Amino acid sequence: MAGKEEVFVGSIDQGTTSSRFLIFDTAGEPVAVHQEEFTQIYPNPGWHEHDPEEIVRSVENCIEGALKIFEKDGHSKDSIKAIGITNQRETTVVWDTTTGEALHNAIVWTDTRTAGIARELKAQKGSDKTMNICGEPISSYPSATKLLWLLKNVEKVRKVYEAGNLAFGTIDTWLTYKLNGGPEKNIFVSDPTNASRTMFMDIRKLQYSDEMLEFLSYEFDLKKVHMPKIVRSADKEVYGKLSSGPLKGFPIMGCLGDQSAALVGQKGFEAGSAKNTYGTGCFLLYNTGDKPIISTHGLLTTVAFDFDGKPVYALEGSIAVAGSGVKFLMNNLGFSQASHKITELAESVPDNGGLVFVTAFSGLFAPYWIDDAHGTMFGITHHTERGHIARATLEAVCFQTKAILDAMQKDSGHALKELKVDGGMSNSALCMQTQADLVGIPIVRPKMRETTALGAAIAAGFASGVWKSFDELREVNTVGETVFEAKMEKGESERMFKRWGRAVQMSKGWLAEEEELEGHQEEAREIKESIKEDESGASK
Ligand SMILES: Nc1ncnc2c1ncn2[C@@H]1O[C@H](COP(=O)(O)OP(=O)(O)O)[C@@H](O)[C@H]1O
Ligand SMILES: O=P(O)(O)OC[C@H](O)CO
Repeated sequence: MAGKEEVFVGSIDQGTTSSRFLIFDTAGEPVAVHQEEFTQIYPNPGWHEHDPEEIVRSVENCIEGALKIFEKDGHSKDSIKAIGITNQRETTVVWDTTTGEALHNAIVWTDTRTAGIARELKAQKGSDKTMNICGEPISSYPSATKLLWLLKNVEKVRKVYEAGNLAFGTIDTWLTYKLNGGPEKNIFVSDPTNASRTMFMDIRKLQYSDEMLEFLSYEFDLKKVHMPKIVRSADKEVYGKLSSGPLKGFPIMGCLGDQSAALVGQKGFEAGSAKNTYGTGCFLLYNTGDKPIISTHGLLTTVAFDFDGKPVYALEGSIAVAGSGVKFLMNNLGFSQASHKITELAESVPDNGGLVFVTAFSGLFAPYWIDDAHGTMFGITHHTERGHIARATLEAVCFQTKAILDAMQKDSGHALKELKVDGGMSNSALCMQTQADLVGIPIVRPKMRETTALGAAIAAGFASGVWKSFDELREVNTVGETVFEAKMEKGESERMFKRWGRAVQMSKGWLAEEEELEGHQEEAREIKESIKEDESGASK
C-alpha cells in the first residue's frame, strides 16, 4: 500500500542580521533549516547598510543548505508545494530597471542619516496629516526618507531617476525580483504588509496614495520612480518562480513583512490577539481586525495580512534596539562571544544596581519617537559593574514594551490578558521574567520560536491549498509553551518604570546639542581662518 503523500512548504526568512531557509511540514514543524549571517556595514555613526547582492546570495545559499539536509533525511523536493518570503521591513534598495543592478547599498531600517530630512519635511509641511493616510509619522524609520536621501545624495541614483529607469523596493520586492531572474521576467511586486512601511501606501485602499507621494516629493517627483505593484500576501500567480538553484521552477506564493509574519505564525488571526518579537529590534503587533485604528499615543497602523482581499490591520509598537543591544555589548564592548552569556552576566547581579540604559542607538522609536537622542546610561556609580550594564540592556526593551502596552491599551480600549513572544532574545529567561514583572500579565513563549518563518509558510500554504482555513492551524506549535508569571512586588516594578521614564526624558535633545556644537566648531574654524589670513596679510 502506498504511504501518505508527504507535503511541505518552504520559507525564506530574510532578517536584519541573518537569512534562513526553513522547510515546514503540515503540522508546522521545521524539518530542515539553514541559516547564514551577512555583513553589517556601518559607514558613519548612525548609518547602517547591507549589500543587496550579498543578501540575495545568502538566501540562495540557505536554500541550498536546507535542501541538502532535507534530501539527506530522505524527503523528496517534489513534496515542497510552495515557498513563502518574509523579510526585514523598510530597508530600501534602488536599482536600474534596464540592468537589474542595485545602485547603492541598501539603507537599513535602523539607519538614522535621514533624521534631518524628516525634520525638514515636518517643518515645511507639518506633521499632522500622514498618520491618517499611511499610518506612520514622518521619521527616519520608514522607507520614504531613505529613498529621498538616495535621490538627494547619490549622483548615480539621480541620473537613473532622470532617465526614468529608477526602481525602488523593500527587501521583499528586491528578493522576488532577483530570485525570478531580474529584468527578464521583471516580477516587481510587494505585499501590503511591506508596502505599509514605506509611507507611500494609503492604509485603507492598499494602493499608492497620490497625496502621500506629493507630500513626500521634497525636491523630486516620486511619481517618476518605479514602485512595485501592491498584491495580496498570499497569491498563486503573482510572485513568480525561482529561476535557478536546486528549487528552480518552484513557485513563490506568500509574502509578509517579518513582524506580520510573526503575528500569523503565532496564529494571531483574530482581533484582540497580540505578539511581541524580540529580534534585532522588538515589535509588538496587536490585531485590530478589519478596521485600521489610527493611534493617538505613538503607535503605528500597519497591515497584519491580506490573504483574500479582506485586509486585517494591526497597531504596532516598534522598538529599534533589542537583540542589537546584546550584540553591541558583545561586538563593540567585548563583553562575551555569545548572546546567552550576556544573560548569564546579567544574572550575576541581583538587580540593575540603579543603572538605566536608554538604548537609543537609532533615536527612540515607539511610543516616544525621539529622534534627537542617542544611547545614554544613567545612574553609573563606583558600584556599577558589567553585570549591571548587561541587565540594564535586557531591561531597556522590557521597559519600552511596557510603555507600548500602556499606549496600546489607551488606543484600543482593551487590556491584554497575556502576551505571546518569540524572536532570538526571547531565549533569555531573565529577560522574559523581567517582562512579566514589568507588564504584570503572563508572557507565553512557544517551544518552536521560528514563528516568523512559519508565518510566511502559512501564507504560501494558504495560496497553494496546503492549508485551507485558520481552524486547521489551531493546534500548531501549542505543545511545550513556557509561561512566565509576574513575581515582582507591584510597587517595585512601578518604581523601576518611573525611573526609566525619567531617563527617557533626560535623554532628549542630545543630537540637537551636538549639532549646535558643530555649528560653533564651524564658527571657530572660520575665525581661525580669518586670523590666519590677517596674520599672513600683516607679514607681507
Ligand atoms: N539567550 C539570549 N539572550 C539574549 N539575547 C539573545 C539570546 N539569544 C539570541 N539573542 C539575540 O537575538 C537576536 C537575534 O534574533 P533573531 O530573531 O534571529 O533576529 P533577526 O531576525 O532580527 O535577525 C540577536 O541580536 C541575539 O543577540
Ligand atoms: O530584524 P528584525 O526581526 O528585528 O525585524 C526588523 C523589522 O522588520 C524592522 O521594521
